Amino acid sequence: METIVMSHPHHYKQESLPPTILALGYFDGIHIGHQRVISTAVELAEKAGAVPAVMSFHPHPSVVLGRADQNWTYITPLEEKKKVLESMGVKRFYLVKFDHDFASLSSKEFVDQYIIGLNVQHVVTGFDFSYGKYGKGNVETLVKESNGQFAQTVIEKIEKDGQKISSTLIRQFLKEGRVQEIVPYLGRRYKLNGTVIHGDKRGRTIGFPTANLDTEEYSLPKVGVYAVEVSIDNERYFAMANVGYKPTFKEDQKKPSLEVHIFDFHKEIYGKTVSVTWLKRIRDEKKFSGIDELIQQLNTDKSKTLEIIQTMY
Ligand SMILES: Cc1cc2nc3c(=O)[nH]c(=O)nc-3n(C[C@H](O)[C@H](O)[C@H](O)COP(=O)(O)O)c2cc1C
Ligand SMILES: Nc1ncnc2c1ncn2[C@@H]1O[C@H](COP(=O)(O)OP(=O)(O)O)[C@@H](O)[C@H]1O
Repeated sequence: METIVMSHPHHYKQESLPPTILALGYFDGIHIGHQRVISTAVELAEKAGAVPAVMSFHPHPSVVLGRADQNWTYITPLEEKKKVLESMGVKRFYLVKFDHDFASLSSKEFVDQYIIGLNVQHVVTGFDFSYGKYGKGNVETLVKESNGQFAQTVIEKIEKDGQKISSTLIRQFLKEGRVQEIVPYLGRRYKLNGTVIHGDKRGRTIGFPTANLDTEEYSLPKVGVYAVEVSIDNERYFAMANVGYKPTFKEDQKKPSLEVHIFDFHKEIYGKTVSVTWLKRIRDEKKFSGIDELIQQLNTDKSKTLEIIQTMY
């Protein structure tokens, strides 16, 4: 998949580009609804012998326009989004730099400057796609603003158990720690990457070394303990994770951190990337009266995690 960064203003020469079918949207999470939009574009492109492409925007408008709180995080940060798109068969990824200048373009200016020049034959969006200044452009204005230059397919709302599948809903599930229930909405298990950083070096002294992960822009599930699968250098292992503040030892930690104790694993992995796949929540994080109580609980957590894994695999 080729990534083409578009910063404003941007004009492409039409004749130099192959016919393209474009899925258009922010797509944070690439949940089942987004997947329907993107795979429709991929299928249409296959039939037409055209190039399947996605146009998305980064950073997320909530971040740039200051509507989000300061701790706003992604479900799929840019690199994760690229990986998922690539796995879906997308061949060109138009990445629009979202800034105040871009946000102030009218919907017509956006279409003229960003889409018309790309030799797009067909645009696919979700039913609630909005674009242009104040988000005034929508699927109806897009028909008009296409000026007959491209066809349009709008994917209808997808619901499950009476709820619209949306990034907001996925975030809500994460906030509630419902990592198992997320799967039919997200269309896969929730996954994130982190870099192994140094902690307090206490883990190894209690028989439970824990790799502390810097997860940057990813959203963390609710504070608590989880059964997870991790992947390091393309090898998979089972593990148990703690999201939280380690209240037994710390009083001043401002943000929750993530650490994983990996089963049957004995390597030093500082600086490596660990991919964490979330299987099931086990319990809340607790403040223990001492290390012995914590160790006892960690042994219980380990048995519980192994039980969960047995039922899943
Ligand atoms: C599965 C798991 C569950 C944990 N649960 C708790 C907990 O309930 N309360 C707590 O204070 N710390 C908890 N911890 C964090 C430990 O306190 C921490 O791993 C230990 O102090 C080592 O920290 P270090 O990696 O910075 O050396 C948990 C860690 C793991 C891996
Ligand atoms: N089974 C394991 N699970 C997690 N980390 C392990 C394991 N075995 C060895 N390690 C290594 O030990 C480190 C964790 O040990 P720990 O004493 O908790 O140190 P820190 O406080 O720096 O995380 C990890 O970052 C990793 O490099």
